[in-house]
Amino acid sequence: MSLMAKRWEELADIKRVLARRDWFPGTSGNLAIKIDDEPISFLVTASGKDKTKETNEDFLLVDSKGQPVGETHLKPSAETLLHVEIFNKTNAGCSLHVHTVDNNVISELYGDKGSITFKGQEIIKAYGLWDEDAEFTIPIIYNHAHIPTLAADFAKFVKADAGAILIRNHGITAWGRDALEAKKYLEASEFLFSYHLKLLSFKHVMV
Ligand SMILES: CSCCC(=O)C(=O)COP(=O)(O)O
Ligand SMILES: [Zn+2]
Repeated sequence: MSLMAKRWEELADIKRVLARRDWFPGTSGNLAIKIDDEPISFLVTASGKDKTKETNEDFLLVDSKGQPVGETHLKPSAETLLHVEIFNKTNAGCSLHVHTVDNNVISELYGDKGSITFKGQEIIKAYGLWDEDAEFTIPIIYNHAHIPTLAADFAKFVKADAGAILIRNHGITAWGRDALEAKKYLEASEFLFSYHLKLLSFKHVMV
């Protein structure tokens, strides 16, 4: 099996799992996986499609600027430039973007602060943080409609080979050195968002 076919399958597997969780409402979300380093190329989801459906036109190959490689009628994700920043600035191999109600609510609650920090939770180990007092901070950026502006803002917080960034009232992008790590970062973040919101709602009822 070619590297491209292997990576296609990896991304398709993730897409299938996330779709079963309803993490692609209303055609939202986009996924990317690196194919080559020099020059950079990666597979990205085609724009505007129902990501719960599986077809052989789900992904297309793009270059380091997010432009399609070769002739295609497919359009790369409207948010390809965010994945471009990740692959150009780090050694990440996979980048995942989803819209969930939980990540949108958290981004609105903490948007003015510019970030949310989690600590004292076992699942923080999913971020590779094993100390008892470890903290994980997720930046929250403004949802610029102009994607190059959004990507430039986003890029300021892309500093490591794995990470996560919330876009206010939009969604989360999580990335990692490979598909497993990106998925782990995404799932840990969504777990923490859900836990945090549930805790807040119980506290509200109890006081
Ligand atoms: C209906 S969602 C609006 C666009 C978006 O935020 C998204 O994640 C999906 O865009 P794409 O071009 O990747 O389909
Ligand atoms: Zn989006």
